[in-house]
Amino acid sequence: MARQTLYDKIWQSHTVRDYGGGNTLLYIDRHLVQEVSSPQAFAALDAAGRAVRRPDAHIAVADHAVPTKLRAFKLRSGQAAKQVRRLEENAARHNIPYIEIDDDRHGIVHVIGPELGFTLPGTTLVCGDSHTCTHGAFGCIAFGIGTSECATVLATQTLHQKKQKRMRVILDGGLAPGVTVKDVILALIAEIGTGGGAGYAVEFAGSTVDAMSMYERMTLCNMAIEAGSRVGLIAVDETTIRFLKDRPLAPKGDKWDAAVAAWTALKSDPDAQFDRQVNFETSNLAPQISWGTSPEETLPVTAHLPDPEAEPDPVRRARIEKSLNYMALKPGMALRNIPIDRVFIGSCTNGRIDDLRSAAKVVKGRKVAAGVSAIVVPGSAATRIAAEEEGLHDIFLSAGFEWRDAGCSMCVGMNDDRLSEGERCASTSNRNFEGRQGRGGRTHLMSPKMAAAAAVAGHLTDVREMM
Ligand SMILES: CC(C)[C@H](C(=O)O)[C@@H](O)C(=O)O
Ligand code: SF4
Repeated sequence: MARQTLYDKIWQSHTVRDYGGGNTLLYIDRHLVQEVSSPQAFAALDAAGRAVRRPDAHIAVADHAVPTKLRAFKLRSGQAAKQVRRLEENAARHNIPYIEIDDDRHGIVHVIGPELGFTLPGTTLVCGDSHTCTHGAFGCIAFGIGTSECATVLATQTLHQKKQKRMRVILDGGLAPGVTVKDVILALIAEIGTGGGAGYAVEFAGSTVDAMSMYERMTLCNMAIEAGSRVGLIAVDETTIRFLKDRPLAPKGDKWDAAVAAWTALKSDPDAQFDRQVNFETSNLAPQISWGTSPEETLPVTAHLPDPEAEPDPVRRARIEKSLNYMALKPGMALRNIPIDRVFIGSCTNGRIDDLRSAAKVVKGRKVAAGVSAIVVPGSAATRIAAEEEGLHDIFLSAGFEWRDAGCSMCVGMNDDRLSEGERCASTSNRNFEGRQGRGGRTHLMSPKMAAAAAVAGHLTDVREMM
C-alpha cells in the first residue's frame, strides 16, 4: 500500500488486532527494564501468578539509582543497594537477562540498547522510561510506558495502544561550527513548544539529519519527548547499518544480509501523508542554552533574558516571572555572563563517546574555573572504556573534572549526584524542571561543548570564542 509513513509501516506489521479508530493490540518485540519503574510491574506479575512470556525479549539493567563513584562500597547497603538487588532478584526469578553493575556492558538503558544491537530497525521497543524515544534513531517504534504496562508486556508481549498522528520535522541546512544537534533540538523545542509534538509520532528527516552520526540522531530522538512526542524516529540509511554491524545482538551472516535488505526498504513512501509538517532551517543556529524551568525556555547564547513586563499575555508573563524567580535571574540579563557552580556532562542525551570527544576538545589544555565542580559521567561502561582508550579521561582529569562510572547520575535527583539548594549547573541532560537535579537546584541545558566551555569560564559562555 502506497502513501504510508515509516511509522505506519512498523505499526501495521506489529498489529495483532485492530479495534478501529487507531486502537490496536500491538506486538512488542523488545523491552528494557530498569530498577525504578519495574518493581511494581514484577509485583503485579507475581500477584497474578503470571510468568514472563518471552524472557529473551527483555534486558534488565540498573541505571537511575546507581552510585557513580565508590560503587562497590556504596552498593553494600542502603537504598540504591536495595533497588539494585530487587531488580537482580526479579530478573533472576523470571530468567530475564540481567546486566551486572560491574559488567562492561552496563550503562543507561538508552545507551546500552543500541550498543548491544538489542535496538534494531523495524521493531517495537518499550521501556518504563519516557526517554525510550531515543531508540527511534534506529528506525523503530520506541516509546516509554507506565509500570502497569510493563507488567502487561512481561506477561503477554503485547500492549493496547492508540496510534499517534504523524508528524514530519525536516531539518535542513547543516550546522555552523560550534553548533551541535543538542542546539538544534533545543531551538526546535523553543520554537514549537513542549506541546508541539504532543499526540504525534515525529519522523525526523532532511539533509541535516542525513549528515548526522547515530550518536547525534540518538540525541535528537532522545528529546522528542521534551517536545511532547512519545515517539521520534529516523529512517535507516548507511549510517545506521554501519553502526549496527557486528553488534553482539545484531543478526549475523545470511540473517544480517536479509535484515539489511529489509531495513533499507523500510521508509516513508515519497507521497506519504503526514498530519503535520515542520520545516526547520539549522544553518543559522547559534549554540543554545535553557534559561528557565522548561526545555522550551531556551535562547541562543547571544541573547538576553526575557522581560515579563514586555509580555502582553498574562499567562505567559506569569510563567516567565516564575521561571526567572526560581532560577534567581533578572530580566534582560545577558545569558552568557551567568556564573555557575556545577557542570554535568553525561546522561542518555549526551553521555556517548562523541559527546565526550567534543567536550574534551574544548577542555584540552585548560582548567576548570576556581569554585566550579565538574563531573563527566559516561553513559555506559563501554563508553567509559572507549574514552579511556583514547585518553579522554586524562584530558578531563588534568583539567580538574571528576571522571565517574556510568549511570543516570546528575541528570535526575535519584542517586548521590545532586545539586544542593540554590546551586546552578551547566548540564548536558534533557530536563530542567524545578528540582530535577536536586531540590532547589537550577539547571541550564546545553551541548557538551557548551558545558565544557562553561566549566572553564566559570559562567555560561559561547564556545565559539574558545575554538
Ligand atoms: C525515572 C524514569 C521513569 C524517568 C522517565 O520516565 O523518564 C527518568 O528516566 C527521567 O528521565 O525523568
Ligand atoms: S539519563 Fe536522565 S533522562 Fe536518561 S533515563 Fe536516566 S534519568 Fe532519564
